[in-house]
Amino acid sequence: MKFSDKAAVYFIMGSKNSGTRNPLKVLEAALKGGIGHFQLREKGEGALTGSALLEFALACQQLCRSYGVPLIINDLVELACQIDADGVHIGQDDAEAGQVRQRIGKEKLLGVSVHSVKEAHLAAEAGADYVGMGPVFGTASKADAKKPAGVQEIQAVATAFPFLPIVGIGGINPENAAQVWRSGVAGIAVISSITEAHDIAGQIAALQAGRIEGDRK
Ligand SMILES: Cc1ncsc1CCOP(=O)(O)O
Ligand SMILES: C=C1C=NC(C)=NC1=N
Ligand SMILES: [Mg+2]
Repeated sequence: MKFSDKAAVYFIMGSKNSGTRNPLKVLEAALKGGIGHFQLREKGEGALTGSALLEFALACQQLCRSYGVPLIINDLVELACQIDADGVHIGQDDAEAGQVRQRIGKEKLLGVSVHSVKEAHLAAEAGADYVGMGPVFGTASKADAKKPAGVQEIQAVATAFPFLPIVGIGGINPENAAQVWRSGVAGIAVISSITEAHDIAGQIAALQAGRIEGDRK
């Protein structure tokens, strides 16, 4: 499966990110609103584990499948394999990308978080289908986020590896999304922009608005 930038808003959520709303209802609204990928990122305070996490992951998978949207699991490679998710996303401090590619096989999506051209090169060599780069702006959704890096490194990676899809992440909202689109990304990843939106479909449309049609493939 290749990373498709057809519907380029990449939604990320864990069971505790949806405030007072039912996370599955938020996910369904985002799927209806046209997200291109969903990543289940179950981390931090109160994160589900064991059978509760398995059940939640299967419920997310059922929703994603009914909308034909790939389900990507953050960090938890064994859970991804157990439920036959469409892919995994790993950071620099998780299992090594080459090992993960071996474990999941060549058909699954492999995303790797990178912060430099060097790390992007290593990820591409290891068989990553896309790289996540950020935080672009300040974020409250990742406790150990690095300081906001802007789009400079994204532009450097986009120039160095024109065929490696990049997903920008970190504090992205409708007001600043155009700047990220212009930097050469194939997609933008968001948590709070969608989980905190009253009108989720409208928010997704607003996030896509700044996208330059026919931008780099
Ligand atoms: C997972 C992750 N990685 C870098 S920033 C971030 C959190 C993004 O959340 P938000 O879109 O709410 O800033
Ligand atoms: C840290 C991350 C960076 N990028 C993406 C797409 N997902 C993540 N969890
Ligand atoms: Mg990780």
